[in-house]
Amino acid sequence: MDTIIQTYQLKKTFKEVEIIKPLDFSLRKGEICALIGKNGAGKSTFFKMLAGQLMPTEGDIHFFGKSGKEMTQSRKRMGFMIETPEFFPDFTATQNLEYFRIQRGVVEKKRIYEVLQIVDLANQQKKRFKDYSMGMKQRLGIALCLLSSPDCLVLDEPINGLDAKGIIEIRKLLLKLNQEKQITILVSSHILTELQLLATRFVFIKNGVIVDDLSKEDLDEKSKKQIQLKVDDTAKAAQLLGRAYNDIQFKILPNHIITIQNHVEAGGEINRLLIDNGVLVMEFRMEALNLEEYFLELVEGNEK
Ligand SMILES: Nc1ncnc2c1ncn2[C@@H]1O[C@H](COP(=O)(O)OP(=O)(O)OP(=O)(O)O)[C@@H](O)[C@H]1O
Repeated sequence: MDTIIQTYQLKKTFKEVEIIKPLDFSLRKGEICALIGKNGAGKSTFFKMLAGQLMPTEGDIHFFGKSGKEMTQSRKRMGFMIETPEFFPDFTATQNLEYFRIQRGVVEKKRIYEVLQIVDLANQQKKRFKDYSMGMKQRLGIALCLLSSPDCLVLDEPINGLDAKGIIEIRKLLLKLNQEKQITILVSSHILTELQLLATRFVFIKNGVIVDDLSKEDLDEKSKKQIQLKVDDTAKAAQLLGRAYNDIQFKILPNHIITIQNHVEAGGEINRLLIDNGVLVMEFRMEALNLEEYFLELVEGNEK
């Protein structure tokens, strides 16, 4: 599969604090990849390095397999929306896009109407920017990215602050760009469920480190089940679980309940392990895992 973005040990330090720890990341053609992390995880810093707005402290970025000067050239095939662009409040959508088109000097004038149609703003093009809803403003930002007909879009929190309608509109637009225009997309959010219906891949970032990288299928699988146990001695059960599976993820809840988020397929084995070692298992059941909880555990859970 073609690789659009590849980073090698990409690192960013601010005042001796490593905001992005050496990071290897690849984005493959056709993906809609969600970068998920809470505020301050390093998403914008990572995107700004990709966009050339911040110099990496160390490491390398390749676009379309090109490095160095050729990479800088290849960056032109990408569209970045890192912060909401500084549109003129009193200009209409067309006037704003015309301003940027001339400034960048890249495309024919008719492209403005094309991109407004793609983002479904063609019938609102005479409205002034300040009268647009948040969702319309974001779509105009995406229209600006599309002016140069990029092969890949990198969008930092495009649905942050939008209402449900706005979120659905952006989701529909990004799916259309991916499926009909074959545009590869890297998009960030601090809320997993916002991107759950959109992305084909989910990369979780915490303190500048990628802590998980899941396909949609993996995520659906993970979201399906967790084990819930009611035992007489949670401390002993926790000790036995930790010894038997060194990467086990579990939580101890009130009322003698333990929930286990991974090794779900080994449910029978876990049950036997506890019973054989003298823990009384009063209840054992598989239950659906709340995705939001999984995400919070992953990006906010205790440091290992
Ligand atoms: N120019 C800078 N100088 C010093 N620290 C910075 C600078 N830019 C970002 N940081 C710090 O780097 C960390 C990561 O910030 P970043 O904006 O990349 O996070 P984020 O995941 O995009 O979160 P958010 O959604 O809040 O923007 C934060 O602790 C932030 O304070």
